[in-house]
Amino acid sequence: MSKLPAPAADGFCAQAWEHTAQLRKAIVEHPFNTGLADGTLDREVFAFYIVQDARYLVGFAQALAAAATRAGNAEDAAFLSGAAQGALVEERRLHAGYVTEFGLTDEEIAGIGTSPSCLAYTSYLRACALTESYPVLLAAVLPCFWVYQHVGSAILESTGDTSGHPYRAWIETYADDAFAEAVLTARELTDRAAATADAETRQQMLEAYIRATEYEWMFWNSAWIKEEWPTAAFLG
Ligand SMILES: Cc1ncc(C[n+]2csc(CCO)c2C)c(N)n1
Repeated sequence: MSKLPAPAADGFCAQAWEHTAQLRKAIVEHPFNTGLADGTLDREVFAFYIVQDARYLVGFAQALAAAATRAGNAEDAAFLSGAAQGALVEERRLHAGYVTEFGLTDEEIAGIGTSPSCLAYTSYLRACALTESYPVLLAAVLPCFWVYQHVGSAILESTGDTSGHPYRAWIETYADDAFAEAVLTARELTDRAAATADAETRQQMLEAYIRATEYEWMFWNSAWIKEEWPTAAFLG
């Protein structure tokens, strides 16, 4: 299943998807992702992205685990805590992969600072987990699932056969059928939460979904420019 079925026409997801159409196009067309698709992306840029992504996954998993504690039934809690665990397993896999793929030692990895955009995104998700309602928290974590599936399947469509592709593992992870199933469940949970939410909460959900999608763009862009803290020079 590379392309997902459309969400329920009158639900929150359909509204959020429509609101972010231009931003999503900008994400797919970002030079990081076109380079990932055609294989020309600089290895160092990709390594920067992977290190930051491992940091991101920890914050994302914490937000999902917090959502799991607030789910209204065991099935939703199982999905959210399973996704939290999946993100942490992925973090461990990426971490182990650095050593072999990029030749980075544990000390070197620990010495790489978390980029401003990565910290902003993860801090935002953690803040939503602590201070926002359950429906708003779901809306904030949804772009992580949905936008990645969209980008992964768009890239797979443009590459076709991935054998021999330098970024094959990444493409196959996010264009995978099991991952598409998880996206459908995340969407369904969010639509269900929105259906019983009041108008103000629904508006906050839309804002959270848009903000997190903006952070998705910023995350890719920050890897592309190898974003540094503008204050780095003042700290030796
Ligand atoms: C910045 C950033 N955003 C989204 C993902 C995608 N992602 C990470 S874990 C997970 C599912 C939970 O198990 C998904 C969809 C990523 N890797 N990095």
